[in-house]
Amino acid sequence: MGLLVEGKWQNTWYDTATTGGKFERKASSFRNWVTKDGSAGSSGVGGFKAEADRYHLYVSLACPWAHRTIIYRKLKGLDKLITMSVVNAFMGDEGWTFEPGEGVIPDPIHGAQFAHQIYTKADSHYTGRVTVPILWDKKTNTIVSNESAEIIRMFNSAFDDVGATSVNFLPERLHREIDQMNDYIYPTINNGVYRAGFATTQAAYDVAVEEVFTALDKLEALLAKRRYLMGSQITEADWRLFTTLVRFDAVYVGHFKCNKKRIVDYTNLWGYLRDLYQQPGISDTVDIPYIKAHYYGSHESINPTRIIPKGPLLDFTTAPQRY
Ligand SMILES: N[C@@H](CCC(=O)N[C@@H](CS)C(=O)NCC(=O)O)C(=O)O
Repeated sequence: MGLLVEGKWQNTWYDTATTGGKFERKASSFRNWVTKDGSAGSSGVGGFKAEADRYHLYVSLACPWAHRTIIYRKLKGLDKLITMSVVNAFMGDEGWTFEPGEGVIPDPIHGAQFAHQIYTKADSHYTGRVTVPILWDKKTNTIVSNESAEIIRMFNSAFDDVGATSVNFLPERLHREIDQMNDYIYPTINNGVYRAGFATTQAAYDVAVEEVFTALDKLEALLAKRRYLMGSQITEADWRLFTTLVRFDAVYVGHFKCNKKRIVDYTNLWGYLRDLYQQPGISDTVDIPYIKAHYYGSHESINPTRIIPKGPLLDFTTAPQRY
């Protein structure tokens, strides 16, 4: 694990020394938008028109942020329009790699060995972390975006005139409410589990873990009244929550010490998780052995033996009993 400084790879773990043991996630750096007509989006520059076979997505099957983009690619029928590569589950001294292994799909564009080479292809002086997902433009040879929250919004609508499925996970009438829900779930749950797991002081961990479970308790109550977060329709907020919930019992309970409860202990959240998992196409996007191999195998400071636990035995395929 490391980062690029002026285009050169440096091997360092997250710096929590300057933040009192707290893990702070840095903002993404490539923030352009693919749009229907190529005009600029709400950040970055224009020139990225939605076209078939122009864009390539780099993901890890372990990463909850990348998983959002894999789900959207699948549900929006973009697998016909946007090609995809998958990095190796193990993230070591060179960061994400394309070393042959379970689930790996090599890089057909650059034949890259390491994901950091994709960043330096886009910007030879890039400074920052090398994260997935990465949306690459084959036409102008650069990174469009490495921010999953924005990539899924592009995928939701930009390709609708060039063959995407018309399903809409961000209906205008719910836009504000979805933003508010995301703003609540991101720090407390999506990133909350990382804040607990990567904390290097008891105090930082204590705060983070309490926030995770306060938020889960709150959503458990909400889901007693609603099938999905916004009501009867699946929206963006659900897919963003899903990618954390589906990893929770297998990884975050043990590896990140979020162990006050498991998702299976929450009646509504557990049913809701299975309901989403059983939506057509979704199970294909979830690879629990790869996910476990990544977290337990890569985070040496948390799990120095790199031993991958056998359990838990999870079955996402039983009837959700939600409706
Ligand atoms: N804000 C980014 C975060 C992506 C992210 O942090 N990805 C992690 C994997 S889960 C990563 O690639 N980390 C490598 C690193 O930080 O060096 C997004 O949502 O797209």
